[in-house]
Amino acid sequence: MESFIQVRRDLHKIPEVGYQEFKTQKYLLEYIHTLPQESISIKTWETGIFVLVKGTGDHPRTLAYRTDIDGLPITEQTNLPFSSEHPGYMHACGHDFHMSIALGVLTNLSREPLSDHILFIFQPAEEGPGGAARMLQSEEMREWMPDEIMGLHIAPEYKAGEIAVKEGLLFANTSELKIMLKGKGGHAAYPHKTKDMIVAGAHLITQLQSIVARSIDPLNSAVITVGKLEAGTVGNIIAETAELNGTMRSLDPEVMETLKTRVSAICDGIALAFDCEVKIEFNQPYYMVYNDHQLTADFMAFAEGHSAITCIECDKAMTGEDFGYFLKKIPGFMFWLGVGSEYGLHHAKLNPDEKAIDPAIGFITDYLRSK
Ligand SMILES: CC(=O)N[C@@H](CCC[C@H](N)C(=O)O)C(=O)O
Repeated sequence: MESFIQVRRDLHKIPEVGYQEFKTQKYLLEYIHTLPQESISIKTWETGIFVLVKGTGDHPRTLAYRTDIDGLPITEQTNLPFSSEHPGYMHACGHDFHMSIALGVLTNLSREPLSDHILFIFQPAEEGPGGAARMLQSEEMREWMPDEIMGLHIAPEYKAGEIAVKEGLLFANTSELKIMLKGKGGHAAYPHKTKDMIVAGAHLITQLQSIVARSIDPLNSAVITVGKLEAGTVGNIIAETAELNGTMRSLDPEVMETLKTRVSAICDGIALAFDCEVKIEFNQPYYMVYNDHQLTADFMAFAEGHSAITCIECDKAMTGEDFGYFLKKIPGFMFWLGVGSEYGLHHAKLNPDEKAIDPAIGFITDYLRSK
């Protein structure tokens, strides 16, 4: 079997963020056009692509395989010879792996179609602002609506050759969080004539951390992370504005409502305490990833009998994935693919083990053939 490691390296060099994946789409299309065309139909959607491999059976079902295609705004620090050629951007969430595996499976099935149709979905903007929900509404998707769907995500904590999955809830509900503070700037030596948004922002961040600790049942789970804070210009000017960007996670959709209520209440308190304006935006909610029980159990039974893979039953995670929107509408599942990296997802030194790529292609092809 041919190797898709070079494809992964090519894609790794050209990370692009959501809906800017122009070079990525071009690379994918050029590759897809090298495959036997008799059995495939291709449709582009924004920077994404749908590819249908037509089934040979009399009554084909449509099974879908989804990969995300976007990168992250992170400056790569791996020093790999095929490092990102886009300064400030990196495939730090493994979507280069996801795409090369999808291309590998597509290659196999375009050469030897199955009795069922197989729809490959190359989805933009998983990291934000979200491509799955919009793709689901598209005409192309409505025409080729699958009966089942599957997808994977790389997992640095498992070794190459391992997969991990569970029935039911796998990933959390998420919502992005943006808070804008406006006070009054001025000279560092005259704080009493200003409303300092660095001090207000610092209090706000500390108080936000109390929500999970004190407003959520410890037997439930939630996360509030502020990943970006922007305020101020130089050391002797008091900051007039501050902006916080973060993400909130919960396993239970009701807990997400509690998080939003508490964030709003704390922001009202900060506005009062620091005599400033506070505006909140809850953006881009992602629906939880909930794996179909029967399809996941069947998949695990198949994986347990496969020589290339060790299958582990994992716990749920607070990761978000807009694949959850596909699963809300179409029965299916997502699984973790082990890639053994010392550094985790969203880290500038993430270096997934490429030994995972080719066996995963063989394994997924065999799984689809077994259906
Ligand atoms: C697998 C993964 O890392 N997904 C991202 C999804 C981002 C969701 C959204 N844009 C947010 O930040 O809330 C994750 O951060 O879990």
